[in-house]
Amino acid sequence: MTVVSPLVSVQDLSVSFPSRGRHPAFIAVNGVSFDIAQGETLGLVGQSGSGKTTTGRAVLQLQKISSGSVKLRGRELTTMPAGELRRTRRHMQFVQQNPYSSLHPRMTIAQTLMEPLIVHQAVPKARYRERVAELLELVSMDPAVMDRYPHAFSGGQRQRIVIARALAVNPKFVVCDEPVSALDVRTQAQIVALLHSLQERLKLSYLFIAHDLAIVREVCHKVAVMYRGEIVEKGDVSQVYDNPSHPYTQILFDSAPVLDPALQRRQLQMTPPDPSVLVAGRQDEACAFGEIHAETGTVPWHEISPGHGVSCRYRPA
Ligand SMILES: Nc1ncnc2c1ncn2[C@@H]1O[C@H](COP(=O)(O)OP(=O)(O)OP(=O)(O)O)[C@@H](O)[C@H]1O
Repeated sequence: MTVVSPLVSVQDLSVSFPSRGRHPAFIAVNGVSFDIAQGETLGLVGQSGSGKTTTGRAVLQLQKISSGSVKLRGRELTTMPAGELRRTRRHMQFVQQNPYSSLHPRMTIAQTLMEPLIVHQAVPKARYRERVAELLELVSMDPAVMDRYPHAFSGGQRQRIVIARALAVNPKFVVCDEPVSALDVRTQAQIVALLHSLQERLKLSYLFIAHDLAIVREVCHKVAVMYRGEIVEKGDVSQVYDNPSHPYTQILFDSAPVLDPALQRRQLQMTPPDPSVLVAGRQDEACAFGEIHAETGTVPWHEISPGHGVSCRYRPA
């Protein structure tokens, strides 16, 4: 039998911040372990300060670790020489929470998207603008906007540009740190749907850090629950959500806003502000990632994939 090794493997990862003044050293991440297979999304949930972002940064080697192992395709990153690590960075990228602060206001979109191409010498110089156009198309934006500055774009469009920048050098692994929490609900659904379709097309693996438990259920295959720097529970999303075994997970889920069950059972009837809006919603046990039909205002059944989550991100008719 062939054993397929995970794309990302994290073992016993710990991060402490050194003591400062009268503050003692602080262990922010303590003995965290998880694997992420190719094409898989692991959700990382937990209350504020539980160590999610520090874990994500440590996995990407953007944060110094105290101990533990992080492997990408079986290669140890924590002891990798600096030059090799720099080259390996193209395979793992970061999408951060705030699309308003993660784009340089004085750089055009083309300059922003060219930056990783230059750093990693990913394509010949003559192909830079062509590649920028491809990237904008990849995130469903018009390449004609490439010479504009970030202020010309909405939060959702900026997050598309941030995602395009992360994908510029064809990574296989992306850490998404609260990628939709700064956006309004309708835009959140569009970005979630975009991340989902990019994953399918490019076979990406995500570490998806989020507060919103409904979104995690929608987009993740597996979930790990963090509490005070430790993973207290992990497993398939349905298993952890339906039968949380750790008391902290139960409290976390109990304190999440509960959707009206009657609303959950409704047909996916939409009143979209525009017919091309992408939605993610639930009908019985199914979750939709699709375009709303312009005339009927519903998501066609063939675009509804079973087995996902619980979120209702649409406006009922
Ligand atoms: N550079 C730092 N120096 C000292 N302590 C830090 C540093 N960065 C983070 N921490 C602390 O480590 C803990 C974990 O922070 P982290 O940002 O990883 O949590 P989080 O779960 O991502 O929280 P949030 O959901 O609010 O982003 C917090 O107590 C935080 O104050």
